[in-house]
Amino acid sequence: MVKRYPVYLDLSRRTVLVVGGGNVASRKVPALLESGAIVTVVSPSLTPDLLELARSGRIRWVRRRYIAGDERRFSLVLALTEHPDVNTGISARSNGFVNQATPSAGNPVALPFVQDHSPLLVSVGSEPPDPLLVRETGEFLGMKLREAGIPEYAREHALLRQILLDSGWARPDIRKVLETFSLEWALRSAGREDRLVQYRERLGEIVYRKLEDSLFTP
Ligand SMILES: C[C@@]1(CC(=O)O)c2cc3[nH]c(cc4nc(cc5[nH]c(cc(n2)[C@H]1CCC(=O)O)[C@@](C)(CC(=O)O)[C@@H]5CCC(=O)O)C(CC(=O)O)=C4CCC(=O)O)c(CCC(=O)O)c3CC(=O)O
Ligand SMILES: NC(=O)C1=CN([C@@H]2O[C@H](COP(=O)(O)OP(=O)(O)OC[C@H]3O[C@@H](n4cnc5c(N)ncnc54)[C@H](O)[C@@H]3O)[C@@H](O)[C@H]2O)C=CC1
Repeated sequence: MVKRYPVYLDLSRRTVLVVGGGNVASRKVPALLESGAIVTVVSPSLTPDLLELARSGRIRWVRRRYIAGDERRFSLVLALTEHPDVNTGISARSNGFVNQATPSAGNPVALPFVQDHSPLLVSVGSEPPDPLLVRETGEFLGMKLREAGIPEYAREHALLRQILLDSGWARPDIRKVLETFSLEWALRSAGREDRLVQYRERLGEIVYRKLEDSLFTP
């Protein structure tokens, strides 16, 4: 079995074609819009949610069935009709990547389960694809991350990193600080504050001094 290649796409200002305007499209289109995509839906009908998006101009609706060639010039195509032959036909004709909603061994793009714990994105996929398994596993992981306070840790981590980048620090120094920060966090959450002092001395003394200098010197 060929292993899949996981990827995060920046879809801002990219054109995305969605063929079929049913329940699956209703679930996937909002995430595409949040990613900044310019979405066109080709479908004879739309769900009420999609109709609302079309009326308010957030998606373009082409009110007809798919015609061979529609997929040309789009960065990404989602083939979400209830007809497996229509969906696989779109994949076969496209030069790019097509996500198919209907069961198919050769689905070129499988969308993962996603939970937003900004700045962390928890995503889970499986090979072969198994939507219920990835959903269960993703929800379990999300719960464990919240229990362990990882999203808060991640926000502090990201903030510290940004401050150091903005202060013009070199990457190797930033790495040292962040490693020390993560170690501190691990020790604190393991209730080992006693070890913190030692570790700060061993790993962070110089880096901390430099950090204080750059943050507190006018
Ligand atoms: C291959 C893949 C292709 C793709 O769509 O990208 C695919 C395919 C199929 N899904 C089916 C069913 C359902 N899928 C969901 C939900 C999700 N499905 C997602 C991914 C994927 N689904 C890709 C695999 C990823 C992987 O496993 O690695 C998630 C993770 C992401 C997303 O789609 O946004 C999203 C999580 C929801 C969340 O975020 O909560 C629900 C609803 C639910 O779980 O509540 C149902 C039950 C609906 C019902 O029962 O009606 C069927 C059977 C259809 C049939 O039998 O006709 C097929 C076809 C098949 O299995 O071949
Ligand atoms: N990937 C996933 O997460 C899931 C996949 N599925 C699969 O996806 C398929 C679609 O599911 P739903 O969205 O619930 O179905 P649905 O019946 O709600 O929507 C299908 C849409 O496709 C449109 N359509 C049909 N033929 C078309 C054509 N030739 N050109 C353009 N548009 C066309 C219909 O007008 C309708 O808007 C299901 O048949 C099922 O096999 C189902 C549940 C979840």
